[in-house]
Amino acid sequence: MIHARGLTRKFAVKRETVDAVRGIDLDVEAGRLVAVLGPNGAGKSTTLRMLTTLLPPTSGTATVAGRDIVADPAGVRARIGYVGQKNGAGENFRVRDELVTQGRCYGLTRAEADRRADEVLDRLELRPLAARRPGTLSGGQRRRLDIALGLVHRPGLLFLDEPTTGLDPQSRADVWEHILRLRAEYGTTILLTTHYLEEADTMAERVVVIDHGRIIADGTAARLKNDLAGDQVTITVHDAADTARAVAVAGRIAAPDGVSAEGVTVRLRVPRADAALPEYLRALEAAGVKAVTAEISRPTLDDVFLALTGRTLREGEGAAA
Ligand SMILES: Nc1ncnc2c1ncn2[C@@H]1O[C@H](COP(=O)(O)OP(=O)(O)OP(=O)(O)O)[C@@H](O)[C@H]1O
Repeated sequence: MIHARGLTRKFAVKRETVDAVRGIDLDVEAGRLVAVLGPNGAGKSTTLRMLTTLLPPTSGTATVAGRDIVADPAGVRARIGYVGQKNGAGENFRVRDELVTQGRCYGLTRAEADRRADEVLDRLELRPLAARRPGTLSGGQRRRLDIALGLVHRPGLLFLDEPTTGLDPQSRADVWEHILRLRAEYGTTILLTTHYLEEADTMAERVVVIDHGRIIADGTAARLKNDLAGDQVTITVHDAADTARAVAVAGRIAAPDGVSAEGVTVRLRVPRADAALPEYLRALEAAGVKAVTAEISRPTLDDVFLALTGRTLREGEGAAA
């Protein structure tokens, strides 16, 4: 469905050049749900805008839904749906009329546009809101309308740029439920961007991590976590003297860069925490150090990002808020 090679995009800002995207290779098979994850400014939206022909690449090539993004942008647009970060619906029409108008923009006859509008109203459970004006909808309802607008012409491939950003948790869950249902019922291929780690982790079957305009990791969330981050063992001890000894003992169990300490807390990054914890506790006891608390945790995608870049994605999330 998507085959991109060496996509780059530069922007001239005053006298500077911003390398927003620095060489993206991406293949997405039909029927997949792929989340593109990365901090603010990583190049996610720019990549999406190139793939949807809204922005020409500086260099590189891509075919999307079987059409070349540079040679046949109209062919690409006819075959895809795109839901950008800003609301797609205007304020002049009622919800159903917005959908019909969108269908007409895609060249559907009036009768076809009517039929498709009704279909997407049902599919996204917007029927009770059909006569409302978009401005009166809640954030989550409005996002569902945006997605409906992207689906009127029944595309096989849907691009969603941060579909859940700014929504409350319940609306986010609701939008996700509809995205997953679309995929299950219609086999729609979906490429979406997000900076919500948990969403990428639990919802997408493939996560593409972008940083500074490059793909730095690509795979299932489970594989990325296993291969790149490892489990964590966390213990607390009584005092600073014990911390120093606990760190020294930890050096025998975890790699030197996998051990960190803060106050009376010592953390170890290990391949298998369930095996490492008892071993560590025994070694501590032999060294005369008593652990006050001990716990193990599985890695998150944030740990993956940290392992790859030395930074956390959550910092970016905070900056965005
Ligand atoms: N039209 C533009 N002109 C100049 N610079 C731009 C333009 N669009 C994007 N950029 C820059 O390109 C870089 C990548 O931006 P992009 O919007 O693709 O990031 P992003 O990963 O989507 O971030 P966010 O999560 O905040 O949407 C940023 O440094 C941004 O400032």
